[in-house]
Amino acid sequence: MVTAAPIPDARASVTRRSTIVTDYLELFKPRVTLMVIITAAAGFYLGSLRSGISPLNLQFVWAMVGMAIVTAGSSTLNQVLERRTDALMPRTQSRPMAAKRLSLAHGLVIGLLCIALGSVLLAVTTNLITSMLTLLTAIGYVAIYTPLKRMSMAATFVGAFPGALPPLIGWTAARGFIEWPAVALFAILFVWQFPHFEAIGWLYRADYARAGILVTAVAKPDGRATAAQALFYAVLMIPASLWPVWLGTSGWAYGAAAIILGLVYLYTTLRFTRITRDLPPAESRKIARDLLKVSVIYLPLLLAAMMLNAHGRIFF
Ligand code: HEM
Ligand SMILES: CC(C)=CCC/C(C)=C/CC/C(C)=C/COP(=O)(O)OP(=O)(O)O
Repeated sequence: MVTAAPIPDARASVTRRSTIVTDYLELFKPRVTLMVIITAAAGFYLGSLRSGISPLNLQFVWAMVGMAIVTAGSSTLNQVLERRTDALMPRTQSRPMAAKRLSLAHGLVIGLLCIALGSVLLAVTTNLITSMLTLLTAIGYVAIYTPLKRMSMAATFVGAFPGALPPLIGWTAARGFIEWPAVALFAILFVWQFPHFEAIGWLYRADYARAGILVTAVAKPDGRATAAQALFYAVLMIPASLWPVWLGTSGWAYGAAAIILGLVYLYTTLRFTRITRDLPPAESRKIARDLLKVSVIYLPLLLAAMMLNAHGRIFF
């Protein structure tokens, strides 16, 4: 007679097994990279339509592939630099660099190779400004934001610059230069990040404290500053998301969608401000987790609405 292995153990052994493929995937932070590419694609799409060109062309594919490779390389170097602090936090301790499954040289070579390869690809297939801006974004994220995380609470604000550049770069990939609609897309992404990150900072404040990473939720444990920052930017999100209507980049149907989505983001952030009350830890975590979830659903929906109603047209 064959006895089945207990299910929880079997699951644990499956989740713990790492291969070079799963390690590379983890290095490349696929969910963040995908979101970066979604925002860049929105910029490219809107820029192409501005030129009266169909966005569905080979140029689009090359630009997205180049940016994805540089983003993956940047995430790799971020994990190379943070291998010691990542090892101190439950959320990140099983990452390949932190867990020492990959050597320092291995991570460095993969990261630098991806950044170089992606930047050259963009210079050859897209244009020089797109290649340079992508490289600058990678430098801002890896060489400025990442080391700053252990030095100053300003790191989040600084990190919001590289975080917001991808849709502007998508626009330059299509148009060849920076214009106001690209700046509006940058502003939207810039503002969006604060409720997103304040929720994460609160959720993982114990991790960040252990690793010596300076986030608002660690410096001000009563949650008031965390809640205030998230709320300030969630309110700002509504006018920022309406800027493309004013510029004529998208129409009023998008404007209505942006207001509704903005109110949902604001409502979820308002609920998040309850962290300042003496809530049971599980409830406090839940409202922070809800804000994180809403942030990652809000952004693609907003951009999809903007694209569907681009320059006042309605696409079905
Ligand atoms: C200052 C800026 C930002 C910081 C500090 C930050 C930090 C983080 C952290 C620590 C996580 C992991 C949360 C977890 O494991 O539960 C995360 C998740 C995520 N971030 Fe950000 N982020 C920032 C900006 C961005 C930007 C610009 C994008 C893309 C456009 C982005 C997209 C995502 C996505 C898609 C997830 C995955 C959420 C999930 O797993 O459900 N983030 N972010
Ligand atoms: C086009 C291009 C080169 C884009 C690169 C910029 C990029 C990946 C921005 C992501 C936004 C960001 C600052 C995340 C910070 O997470 P974190 O690194 O603090 O998260 P962690 O704690 O999970 O490591």
